[in-house]
Amino acid sequence: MVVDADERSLASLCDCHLPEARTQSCLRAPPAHADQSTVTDASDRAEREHQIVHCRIRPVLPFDEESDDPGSHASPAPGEVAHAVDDETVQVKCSRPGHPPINKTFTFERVYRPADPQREVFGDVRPLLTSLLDGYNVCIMAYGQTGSGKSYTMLGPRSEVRPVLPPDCHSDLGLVPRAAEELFRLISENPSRRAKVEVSIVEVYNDDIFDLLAEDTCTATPGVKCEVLTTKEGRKEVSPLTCTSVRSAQECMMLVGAGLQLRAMRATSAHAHSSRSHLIITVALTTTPAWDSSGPGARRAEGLGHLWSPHSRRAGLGPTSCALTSRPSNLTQQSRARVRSITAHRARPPLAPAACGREEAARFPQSLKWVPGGPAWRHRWAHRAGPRQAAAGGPGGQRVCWCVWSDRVSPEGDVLYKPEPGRPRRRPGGPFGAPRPHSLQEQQAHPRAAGCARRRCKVAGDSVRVPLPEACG
Ligand SMILES: Nc1ncnc2c1ncn2[C@@H]1O[C@H](COP(=O)(O)OP(=O)(O)OP(=O)(O)O)[C@@H](O)[C@H]1O
Repeated sequence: MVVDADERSLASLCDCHLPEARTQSCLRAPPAHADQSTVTDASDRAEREHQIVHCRIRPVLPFDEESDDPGSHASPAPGEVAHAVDDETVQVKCSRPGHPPINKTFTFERVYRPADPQREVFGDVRPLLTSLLDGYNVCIMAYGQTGSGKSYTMLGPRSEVRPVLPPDCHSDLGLVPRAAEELFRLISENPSRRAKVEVSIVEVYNDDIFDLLAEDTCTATPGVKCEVLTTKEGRKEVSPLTCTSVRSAQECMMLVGAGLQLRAMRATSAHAHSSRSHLIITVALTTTPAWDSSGPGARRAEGLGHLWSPHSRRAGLGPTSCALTSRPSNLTQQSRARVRSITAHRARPPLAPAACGREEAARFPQSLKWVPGGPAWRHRWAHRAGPRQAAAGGPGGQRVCWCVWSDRVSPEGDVLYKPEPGRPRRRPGGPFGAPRPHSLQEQQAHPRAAGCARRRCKVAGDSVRVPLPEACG
């Protein structure tokens, strides 16, 4: 596969941006005699193998009936548009006026039916936290059209009083609060590991990036617009983010809740509380062996949670893809998390996915790749650079994406990602296993990472309509 111009320029921007740019460029550059397309193909394939795409079908909700989304008129029975055939396959009924109805089938690593509870979804995320603790970088991203359930999946149902549900509504908690809880539970299992957890929260709104944990020193108001500088080479550079240290899941979620209060929200035709921005929550974990509090034994890994709507937030602007990266490094060299690179990319003005079909589908796999310097990329770097660098931060590359999908799909039904033909649908060891096959030696070093297996579940029935969850008190 040939990298398109935009991606190539993004990749080169990222390379040049980092202090270790020269090394990385060398590692990324194919040998002079190599066939360019072969090298790109191989690295592309390697990256894709670390991207695991799940699909969650949102239940039909009362506001769907009231929606005036033109896409919805194309389908007489919205609740039956998307149908989970089995745990890996979705069938979409496409009916366009004047065309005979057809069914299209899409495959994923895992498909969640509308009735699947939050804990079911989290069951597939849990192993990533073990990997995070073992020094791997992980990234979880929710992608989908407005109202398709990204925020619900990541955070839980929205509460008027508090954007993140209180602990008594545990059954509805989203991935972020559950992950925070699990992370601290794992940390508490081995206190000798001395773990430090830092959180940063960024909102990307139109073309602006806001550090939601920073406080304006003049007005003492939270949420500060980050300065984005364009270097001579045309790279975007962002001022370092605020990283707040947290000691418990509650502290972590209080920060997230405070950050969410600042997010831009507006009613759309799809639903009343549409978040009008992309949100990136980064949890940086630094573990230090008890015998070496400042030396090279310190390891750092990052877990990123993205909420990403593919549509533009402002007419005329394309989507912004954004990567927050922080090179795995020991604490003596890097005492706080720093945003090493935020690369923003403007694509052509997009259409809302409900209307764009094939075009969006074609872009979706690419959009995952628009995260140069992201975990998968770093994994390649660490892997090729040898065990020393890998040991410094552990290979990353585990990335899960929820392509959340409501009943409102395009008549073409082409919103979804479909793995390339020939791509293995399951990697040995499960999709959440180590990013590459582990040798026996490595397995002994990272027994839990190697042992992660995908949790499978069977849900009876294919019902697409489910009642709303009970309101939380
Ligand atoms: N699996 C689900 N079960 C029950 N309700 C859901 C589910 N997914 C989403 N919802 C509800 O659907 C509505 C829209 O979901 P949500 O706000 O998560 O969409 P979104 O994709 O984040 O939208 P936007 O991009 O506009 O912010 C919310 O009221 C949410 O509670």
